[in-house]
Amino acid sequence: MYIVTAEEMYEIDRYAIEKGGIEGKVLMENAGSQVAQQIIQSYDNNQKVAIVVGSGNNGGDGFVIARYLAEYSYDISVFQLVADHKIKGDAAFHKALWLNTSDKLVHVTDSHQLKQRLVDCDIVIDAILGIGVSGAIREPIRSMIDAINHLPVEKISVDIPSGLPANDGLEVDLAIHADQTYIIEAPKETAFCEKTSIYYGKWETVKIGISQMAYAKHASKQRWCIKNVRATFPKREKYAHKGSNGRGLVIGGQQTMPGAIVLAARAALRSGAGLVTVATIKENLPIVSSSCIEATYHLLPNLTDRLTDRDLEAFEKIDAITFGMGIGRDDSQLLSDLIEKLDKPLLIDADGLYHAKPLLETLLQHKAPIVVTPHYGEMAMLTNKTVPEVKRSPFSISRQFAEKYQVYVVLKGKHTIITAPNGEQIVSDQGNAGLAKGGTGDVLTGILLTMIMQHEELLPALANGCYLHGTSADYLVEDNHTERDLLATDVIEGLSQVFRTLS
Ligand SMILES: NC(=O)C1=CN([C@@H]2O[C@H](COP(=O)(O)OP(=O)(O)OC[C@H]3O[C@@H](n4cnc5c(N)ncnc54)[C@H](O)[C@@H]3O)[C@@H](O)[C@H]2O)[C@H](O)CC1
Ligand SMILES: [K+]
Repeated sequence: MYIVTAEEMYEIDRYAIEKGGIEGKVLMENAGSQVAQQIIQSYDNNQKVAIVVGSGNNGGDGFVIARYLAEYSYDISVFQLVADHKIKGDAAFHKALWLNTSDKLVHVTDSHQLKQRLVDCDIVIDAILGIGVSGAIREPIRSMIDAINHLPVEKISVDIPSGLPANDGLEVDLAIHADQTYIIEAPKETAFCEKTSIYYGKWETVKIGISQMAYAKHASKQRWCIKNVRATFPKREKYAHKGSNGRGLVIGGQQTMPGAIVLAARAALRSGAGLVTVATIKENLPIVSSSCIEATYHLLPNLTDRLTDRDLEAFEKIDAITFGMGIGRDDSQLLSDLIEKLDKPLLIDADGLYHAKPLLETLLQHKAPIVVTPHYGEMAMLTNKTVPEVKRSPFSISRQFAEKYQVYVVLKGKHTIITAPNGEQIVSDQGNAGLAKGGTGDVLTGILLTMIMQHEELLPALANGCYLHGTSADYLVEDNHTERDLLATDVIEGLSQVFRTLS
């Protein structure tokens, strides 16, 4: 499923009209009829329904919905919130069709009137503003949206809750707090941002006849689901040997944080890595090696000095490296050596990201791919922004960072956003609040390490890793765990259940 900005949706729309030959009126007919079908399936027709329409094509969809719901005997009234002359084009066409069969159109000019009109309704269908909204909401629409939000009715938004922008990056002024949103064709960016997703309520998409070709041409983001995973997941070779399944290196683990590397190493092995080597200090060896007996170990005298020739030689056969779990924030030369002296895919996580901050310009010199896996706080640190700023613009900030430093970014959150150096993005929205615990990030890193080694392309590799991690947590919470008791180690054990669903 593609995710779009408003500009991309308009391009896709234009493509469908110009290249696909479907008239705008037909797209609007399809949009309204599909939304109406969803409503018919979910809401009884003994309810009193108010459809509130604005001036644009979102309002046009509202007129089509009215026509279909009336056919199914819903008690419908349409409230037009703008002057007649503002309704033009396809919306005017569908308004005329509504008026051909019904006289239920009421003009409302202020919020007081609207409140009185809507007070005995059960459902309000919000077709006031769509993706064409720009700037702060103007009066009287502003007070009308506020009035609707205060009514104890079911609120169903068409395409997007009115007032909400489609794109990330804007402070939300005022928008309908929908219970349900029927999104036309493709979810917009704000459905996946922490500060704005709440406005959508539950949501689903309706298709209106636009071809996938239009999306392939104009959309740059996808929501990752099992279909994508099955299409891109590497098959395990029948005659595979441990060397052909990837040799991963996990570097990290201060004396006070040995658990992080255990989790990463075990997750990498459970995800199917052939060999995992853990490079850490000798004080950690007894605990780490007894917790992960399948890994091999490489002792570092400390986590601060440069890599020796002996280290570099030992790492020569490695296929990919992850650095940073439990590494601490003391000055260290390790990361700059990994960037300069080892030509291997490198994943930087946790405290490793603090070490990466002063080295960002040097990342461009690394010949193999670099992946950074920050959560929102770490992303704010890397980009000199505040956490609220990152939450407001997770797509744009990730893209700018990935393009500037030519790295892959996995911005971890409820909706994890994965960005390639060319700006292409994937959203992985599997997982649950049980993952909001120490250690789950280390598990993700281990899974990603293996995925990096086993896929040809990195973007699907990272997306598949996030899918495995989130879905493992989802299955565990469905079966024998809850969000409260789920632990990072459970997520590792849950991976086998996810793998079974992939073939
Ligand atoms: N392929 C599709 O996705 C289709 C979508 N459809 C629907 O069309 C809307 C987008 O229509 P558009 O006319 O471009 O925009 P709006 O409906 O959002 O209306 C814009 C209109 O609203 C007024 N306005 C803008 N900003 C403000 C503001 N800040 N305060 C007050 N008023 C504002 C202004 O008059 C603008 O002209 C999309 O969401 C779908 O619902 C089609 O049905 C078919 C294909
Ligand atoms: K709307």
